[in-house]
Amino acid sequence: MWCSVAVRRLQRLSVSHLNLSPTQILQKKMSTLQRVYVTRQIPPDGLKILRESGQVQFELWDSDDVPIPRTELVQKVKGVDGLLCVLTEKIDAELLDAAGPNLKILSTMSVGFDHLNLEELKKRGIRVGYTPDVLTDAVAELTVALLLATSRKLIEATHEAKTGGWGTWRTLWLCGYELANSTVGIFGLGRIGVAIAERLAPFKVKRFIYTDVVPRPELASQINAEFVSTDELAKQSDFLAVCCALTPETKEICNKDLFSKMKNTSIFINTSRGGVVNQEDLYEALSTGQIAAAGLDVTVPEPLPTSHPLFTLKNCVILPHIASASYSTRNAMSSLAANNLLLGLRGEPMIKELHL
Ligand SMILES: O=C(O)C(=O)CO
Repeated sequence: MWCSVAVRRLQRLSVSHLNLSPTQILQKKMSTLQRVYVTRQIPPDGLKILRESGQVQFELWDSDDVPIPRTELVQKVKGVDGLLCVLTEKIDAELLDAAGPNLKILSTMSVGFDHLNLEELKKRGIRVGYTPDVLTDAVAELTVALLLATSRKLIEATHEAKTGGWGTWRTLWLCGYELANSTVGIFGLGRIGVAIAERLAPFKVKRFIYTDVVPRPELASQINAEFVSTDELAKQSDFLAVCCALTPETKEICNKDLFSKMKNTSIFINTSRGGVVNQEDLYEALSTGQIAAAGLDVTVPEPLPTSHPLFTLKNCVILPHIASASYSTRNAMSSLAANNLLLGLRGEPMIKELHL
C-alpha cells in the first residue's frame, strides 16, 4: 500500500499551469519521494505522520498479529531508502545486503536494540533511530505491577478464589513479602531503573541499591541509591529488578552464580530482555526454593512455549512482553519512530539517535 496523500495533493495542482497530465505529475512527484518499508502495522499516530509528510512513499506489512515472514522482508527491503522496524525483526548483514546501498536510515520502534547488528549498520553508514524516554513511565508502572503481583501472589490468589481453593480465612495462606522496610536492588541503573525506584519509594522501601558497569551518581542521587557490587546486590536485595540492556556482556548474567547468592525470601523481576537470564538456572533457583519468586515480562524465546517448565511453577509470574503496552505509550513510540525516520532521511539530526 503506497501512500496516497501525495497523490491527492498532486491532483489538486493546476495541470494546465504545468502543462503535464495528472499521471505525468504523479510520476514526477513519486520519483522524488523517498521509499520506505514499514515492517509492522504500527499504531495510528506514527502512520499518520508518515502519510501526511509528503516526503516518503511507504509500503507496510499490514498486520499486527503476524510478523512479516523473513523471506518476504528480504524481498520488500530491496532498494528502500529507509526502514522502520519493530523488535521482532532481526536486522543483520543478510537483510542489509538485500536492502542495498540506498538504505541510509533505520528507525526502530523500541528502546532496546539487541535485534540490530550495530556493527553492520555502522560499516554501511546507516543511521539508527530508536525510542527511549517515551516508554519509561509505562515500563516502570508495569514493573511495579509485576513486582506486586509476584510478591503478593496475586495470580495464584485469583486462581484459588475462582477454582474453589478459598476455604476459611487462614493465618499463613498466600502470604507474600512486602516492600515496607525492604531493600530494593536495581541491576543496571538508567532512566527506567530510576522511574521504578521513584514509584516504589512511597511503599516505604528502606534502601535502594544498584549495580552497573560504573557508578551513575547523577541518576543514583535522584533516588538516593547506593552503588554496590553485583555480589552485594544479590546478597542484600529483597527485591531485585533487572533493568539493563541486553549486550554480549549482560547475556545470561543472571545465572546460577547470582541466584545462589540471593536470599531465599527474595523476589526477582525482569522487564528488560529475556536474554539476560539463564532460564534453566532460574527454574532451578525457583523450584528448589533458592529464591522466593520471579516475575518476568520477557523470556527466550518469545512467545515462551506453553510447555516451558517455568509455566509449571506457582512462584513464577510470566507476562507476554507488555511493559510498554499502553495506548499512549505505543502511539508515542510510533510517532517518535516515524519522526526519527523522516528527519534522518532529510539528513537532519533525529530526535533520538543511537550514535554508532
Ligand atoms: O521498546 C522496547 O525495547 C521494548 O521492549 C518494548 O517495550
